Amino acid sequence: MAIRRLFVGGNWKCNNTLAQTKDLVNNVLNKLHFDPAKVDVVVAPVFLHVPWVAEHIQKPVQVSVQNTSLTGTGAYTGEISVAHVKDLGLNWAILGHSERRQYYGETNEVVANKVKYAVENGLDVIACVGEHLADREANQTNQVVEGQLEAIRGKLNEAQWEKIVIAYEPVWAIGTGKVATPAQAQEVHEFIRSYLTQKVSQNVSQKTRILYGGSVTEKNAGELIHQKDIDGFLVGGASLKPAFADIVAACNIVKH
Ligand SMILES: O=C(CO)COP(=O)(O)O
Repeated sequence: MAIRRLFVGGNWKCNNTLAQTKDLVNNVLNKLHFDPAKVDVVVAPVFLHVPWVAEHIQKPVQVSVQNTSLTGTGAYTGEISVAHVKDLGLNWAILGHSERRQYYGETNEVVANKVKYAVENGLDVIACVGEHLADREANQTNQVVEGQLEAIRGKLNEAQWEKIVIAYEPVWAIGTGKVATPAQAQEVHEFIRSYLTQKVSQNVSQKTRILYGGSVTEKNAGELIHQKDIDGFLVGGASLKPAFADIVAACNIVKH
C-alpha cells in the first residue's frame, strides 16, 4: 500500500474578525509543531483576510481559498479568479463545499467545471463531496457521492488527479456535533477509493488523499485517523480554536 502524507485542512468559512484571525495565526498556527514530511497543514481564511494570513503565517502551514470563480479575470463583478489566487503565491482552493452547493446553487456540473479550471490553471484542489441525511436514510450515500465524483472525473485526465484531494463531508455531520462514526466514515472512504481504482486507476487510487470532514474535534480525531482510508481532515469549527493544534498533532504520524 502506498504511504500517503496526511493532510489537515482548516476551513474557517465566513468567520472571524481580522483581529480574531491575527490572534489565531499568531497564537495557534505559528506555534504548531508538525513534520511537513508527515502531514500537510492548510488553512482557508475568508478572502479579505487571505493576504494578511499569507504574509504572516509561518511555513510550513499553507494557505487556501474557500472558492474560486468559474472564469478568468475580467468583467465578473464580485468574483475572485484563480489568477488572483496564484498572484498571491497561493496554491490551494477548496471547491464544491456543501455550503456552496446548498446556498449558492453550485451543481455537480458547476463544481466539476470549477475544479477543471482551477487545476488547469495550476491550483491544487480540495474537492468536497458528501450526502444529505435524507440520502443516507434512503441508502443513497454511495450513489450521491459517486455522482459528485463522476462529474469531476469527466473533466480531468489521469495526470490531473495528482492535484486533487477529496474531502468526504456528510452534510448531516457538518457543524452539528454529529460526527460520523469511524466505521461509517471508513465505509464511504473505502467506497471512494474503490471508485478511483475502478474509474481512474490503481495508481491514482493509492495516491489520492481522502479527508473526512464533519464535526471533527481534538476528541475524535485520534480514532478517525487510524481508519484505513482516512488520510486526514477538513475541519470547520475546531479549526478556529486552539484545539486545531491537537488535531494536527494527531495527524503528525506515518500511517502504514
Ligand atoms: O464543513 C466542514 C469543513 O469544511 C466541517 O465543519 P465542522 O467541523 O464545523 O463540522
